[in-house]
Amino acid sequence: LLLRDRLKQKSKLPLPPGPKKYPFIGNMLSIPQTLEWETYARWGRECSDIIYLEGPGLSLIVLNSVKSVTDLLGERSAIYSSRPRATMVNEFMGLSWLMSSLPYGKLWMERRRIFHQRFHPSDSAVYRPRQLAHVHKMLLQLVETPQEFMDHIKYMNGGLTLSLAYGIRVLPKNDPFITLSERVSESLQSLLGNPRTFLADSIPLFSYILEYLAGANRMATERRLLAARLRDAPFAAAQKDIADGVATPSFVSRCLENLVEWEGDDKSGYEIIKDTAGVFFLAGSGSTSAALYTIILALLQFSDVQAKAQKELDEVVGRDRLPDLCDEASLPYLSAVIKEAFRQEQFFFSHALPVAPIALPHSLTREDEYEGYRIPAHSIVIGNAWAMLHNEADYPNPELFRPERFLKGGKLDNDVRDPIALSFGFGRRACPGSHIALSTVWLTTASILSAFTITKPVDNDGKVIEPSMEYLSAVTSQPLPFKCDISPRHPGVKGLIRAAIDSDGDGEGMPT
Ligand code: HEM
Repeated sequence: LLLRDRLKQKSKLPLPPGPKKYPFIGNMLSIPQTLEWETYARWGRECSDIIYLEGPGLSLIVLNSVKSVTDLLGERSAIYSSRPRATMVNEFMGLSWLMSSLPYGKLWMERRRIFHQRFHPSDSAVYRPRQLAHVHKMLLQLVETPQEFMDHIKYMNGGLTLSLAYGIRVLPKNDPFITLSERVSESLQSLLGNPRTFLADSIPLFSYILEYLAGANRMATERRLLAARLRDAPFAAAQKDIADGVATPSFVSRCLENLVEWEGDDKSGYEIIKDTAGVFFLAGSGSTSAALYTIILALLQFSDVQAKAQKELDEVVGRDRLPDLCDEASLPYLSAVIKEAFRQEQFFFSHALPVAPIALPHSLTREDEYEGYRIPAHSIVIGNAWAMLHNEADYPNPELFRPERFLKGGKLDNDVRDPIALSFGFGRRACPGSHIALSTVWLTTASILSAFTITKPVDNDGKVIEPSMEYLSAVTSQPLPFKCDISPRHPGVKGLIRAAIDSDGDGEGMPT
């Protein structure tokens, strides 16, 4: 098969450089087991920003620079936008319906199109009231049980995505849908972002064996049932609310109203809506919480940054109200803090994992040529965001947490490369929910900073408890649970939050 592939190749150009290969096994022994983005970045510095690794039936291309990512995953996205086959995810976990796993083609396009139609960045009026309502409820929980801040943030994002996707109102505690998405997400975490997940698929025989094993494996059966429940149960609940006339507007309700406009039969329309709502719910909550945990950790570590952001908030927003999304343009320092947290997430915690250090792997549908190199068809292509956010030329002294690097004359400096543009993936597969994620992250950070002070706790002996700074290694990585004290900045905080909650209703046009 390898010989056949070699004979089929059209171009005689050399492959991109990479580490030393051995006969038959290629680079199998040198593909890093952990922190692969650091090793890829080092290889990039040592030989070329585009790196090639191979194993039996496997071609892996790593792009370490903004230029190569823009040229290939951006400009040539018509051929660089598929996903590698992932038997482990599709068969073992029953997640072949997930938009993020689908190969480039009709099924993916249908789902991606309705996602954009119903959650267009210009439609912020659809989701803004609910963002406000969920953030304000979370602030009240922070007043009451600040030590559970990680749970409150997780619950807020789960509740917001459930509400936007299905119009479902989350239960005050232990909501079964949120628990379900957490369970599926936990199993998926360690698989999806890791290129080794796709190794088994490089040899057809292995993937057939895996498929067979998945059919017979008890754990795989349980995971598949969970994934099916995640796709079906909230959708069925939304349909019931619509039938009972108690539904609040949501992605599902708006799509079902327009089902008649769908091309194809009703059944395929239902499947597309169900799949897209499911990926919205699963992909939307965990990653946004992960970003917020990191921002809180950064504010905890850098108290001077926290104080400066609070001073700016006091000057612009004052203490008589809570921040709103329309304040964003007047708060450049806060925006710079969030940008630096996204960048630093990829750097400062260098032995920790950023939200998406190498995005998700893309796959190339036909052979290509770039800068004198041949890129084999079906290569797995990784955009190494971590390497780009380490780049000294763009971010001098990248090891320092310095929001000021994004500011000039008190305003955001548009000449500095925006780390956010590198944090949500590339080309046609770039994250379609980034605008919702970013506005939620901004509003939550601004509201927490305006209402609370975050400090390191002190133990019984009066010793400051430092956060471990350890991260969970996964596709959307996040800090391991850490402790901090979150206390109201002034006596009026609780009253302000209650007033905001009363004026929000539930963000769905109903009183709470
Ligand atoms: C801070 C939060 C988030 C981060 C850092 C993030 C990051 C990413 C990245 C890196 C990708 C892979 C892009 C690529 O393949 O090049 C992705 C894909 C995706 N994200 Fe996000 N994301 C976040 C929040 C969200 C939210 C809130 C939603 C939904 C509302 C969402 C929905 C998706 C979907 C559906 C895909 C798959 C796209 C496809 O394969 O076509 N994400 N995200």
